[in-house]
Amino acid sequence: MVRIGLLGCGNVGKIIATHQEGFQVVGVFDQLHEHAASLSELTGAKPYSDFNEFITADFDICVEAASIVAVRAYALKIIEHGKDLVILSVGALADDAFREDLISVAKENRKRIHIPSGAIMGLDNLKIGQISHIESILLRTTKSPESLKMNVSTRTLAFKGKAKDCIKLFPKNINVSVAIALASTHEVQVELWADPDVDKNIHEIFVKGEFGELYSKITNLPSPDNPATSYLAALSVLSLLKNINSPLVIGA
Ligand SMILES: NC(=O)C1=CN([C@@H]2O[C@H](COP(=O)(O)OP(=O)(O)OC[C@H]3O[C@@H](n4cnc5c(N)ncnc54)[C@H](O)[C@@H]3O)[C@@H](O)[C@H]2O)C=CC1
Ligand SMILES: O=C([O-])CC(=O)C(=O)O
Repeated sequence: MVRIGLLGCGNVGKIIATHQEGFQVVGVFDQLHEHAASLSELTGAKPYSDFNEFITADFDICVEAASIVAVRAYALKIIEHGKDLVILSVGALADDAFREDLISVAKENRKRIHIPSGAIMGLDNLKIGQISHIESILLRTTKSPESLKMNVSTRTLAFKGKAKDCIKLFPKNINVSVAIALASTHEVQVELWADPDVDKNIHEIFVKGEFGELYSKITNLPSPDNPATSYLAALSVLSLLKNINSPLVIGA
C-alpha cells in the first residue's frame, strides 16, 4: 500500500483523505493546525504542526493540495527528504528557475514529481506538443465572480494574456493553464471570465497544430468546500494515486 503524506488539509485534502483507495494517508500537515487535526480525527492519520517533523515521517509520496506559496516553500525539501511529490498547485512551476531547480533536485534524488490532470480532461494528450508542432493554445475559463473574488453583475473579462501572467493574479483559479503549458511545452493564451449567471467552472481549450485542431469544453461542478476548485481536480489526484504503481500505464 502506497503511504501518503498530505500537505494541505482544506477542500481537496479532505476529499483525498476520505476516499483512500489503493493508498493510505499516514500524515497530515497544514499551516492551520485545526485543519490537520480535523482530518486526523476523520482518518486516524497523524497530524503534524511542524513541517520538519512531517517530512521525516514514514511515507513514500507527499501530495500537495495547499497553495503555490506552499509549493515554493516546501517542494525542494520534500524531495530532498526522499519523497516523491504530487503537485496540484502547479502554478508554482510557472517560474522557470524554480521549476528547473526542482527538476534537477528530483533527478539527483531519483524522485518523481507528478502533475495531475487537475480540473481538465485530456492533459496527457497535450504532451504531443513536445514532439510535434503546435501553432496555438487558448484556454477560456469561466467561473462565478465569487470564485474569482470579484463583484460584477454582467459577464466580465477578468484577464486576457499569457498563462504565466494570469497565474500571478489568480493563483487559486488558473493552475490548469500552467499545467497545459508544461504538458505541451507551448505558451498558453488565457481568457478568464467572471460570469454571474454561471455556478460551475468551465474550461474551454482550443488547440491548433500539426495533429489538426482540438476544441474541448468541460463544465465542472465546484467541490463541496471551495467553489473555485472543481471537484474533478480532487478526483484526478485520487485516480493518479490509485494507478501510480500499476504495471498497466494508460494515456499518453
Ligand atoms: N491543478 C489544478 O487543476 C487545480 C489546482 N487547484 C489548487 O489546489 C490547491 C488546493 O485546493 P483546495 O483544497 O480547494 O484549497 P483550500 O483553500 O480549500 O485548501 C488549502 C489548504 O492548504 C492550506 N495551506 C495553504 N497554504 C499553505 C502553506 N503555505 N503551508 C501549509 N498549508 C497551507 C490551507 O490552510 C488550507 O487548509 C489550491 O492551490 C488550488 O488553487 C485547484 C483546482 C484545480
Ligand atoms: O478547479 C478549477 O476549475 C481550476 C482551478 O481552480 C485552477 O486551475 O486553479
